[in-house]
Amino acid sequence: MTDTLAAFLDTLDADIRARADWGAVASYIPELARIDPAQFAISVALADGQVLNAGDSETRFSIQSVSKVFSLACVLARIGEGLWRRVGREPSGDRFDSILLLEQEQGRPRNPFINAGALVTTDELLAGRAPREALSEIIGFVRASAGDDDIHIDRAVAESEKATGYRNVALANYLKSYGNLVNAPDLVLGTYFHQCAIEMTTRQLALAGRGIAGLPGAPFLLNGVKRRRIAALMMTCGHYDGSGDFAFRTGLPGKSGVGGGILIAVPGRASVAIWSPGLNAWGNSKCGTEAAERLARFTGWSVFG
Ligand SMILES: NC(=O)CC[C@H](N)C(=O)O
Repeated sequence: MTDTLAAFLDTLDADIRARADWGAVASYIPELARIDPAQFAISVALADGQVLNAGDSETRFSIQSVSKVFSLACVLARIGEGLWRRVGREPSGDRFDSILLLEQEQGRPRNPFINAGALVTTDELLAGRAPREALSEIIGFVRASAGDDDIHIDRAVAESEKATGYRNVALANYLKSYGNLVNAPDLVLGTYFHQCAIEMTTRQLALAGRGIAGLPGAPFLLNGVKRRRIAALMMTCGHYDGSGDFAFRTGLPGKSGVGGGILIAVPGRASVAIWSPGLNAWGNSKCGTEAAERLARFTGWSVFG
């Protein structure tokens, strides 16, 4: 299986590069707008400990909203279920940065993976501490999960988003007006922009996802209930208003980021990281989604049997 999977990943990489229909990089964060869209990488961490890689799997990219999986895991692991009083568990059917439902639903975001919900999650993680402490908790969690200390925050990306992230500023202030932010909006936003600016290779990200996929030997294993809940939210909300399409095409829980990354948990079998910075209309990686669909079809991996 491993040999044929390794050969498949090489073919996949070659096919994606040959078609060269990459999609457009995110332009609202100036530092991301400069990235060459013509890049692709895939890494698969298997239950037996092997990691298979193809493409640009040693290139670091901005994980952006994939970080929401790790901030949620930190909150659930350390603080617990109180978060659900402040954030829901339903798909929103709206864009990742939408403000629409927040007014209708009195400032309680639909789920922790849209921006509004992630800001509340980060607020919960801050819990009156300095942003530096919350950030070192998230990055410490990511490093421990990956078994790799060479994972860092790209400060230029964080500053770039801070300079232009007007919609997130609006969301944070709106949440605060409903009493659903404890800390000052500025502190929450600063922490959130820095967590989104964590940069990793697909190899590091696949390794970091092992705990959520429940792989044996993962350095940091969440308990079964939390793991399954995080994966359920990835499946239903991890690709925003494109979540149904991703679930339909892959049958797997995945979380995307506007940097073009996707983390996929194949429970008990594999943790997969894919990166291609060009995006589709929903703001999810265009070639990354295609690669995920082809991988699911090739392996037969699906949570639906
Ligand atoms: N979809 C994303 O990856 C969005 C993350 C980005 N930092 C934002 O808040 O807009």
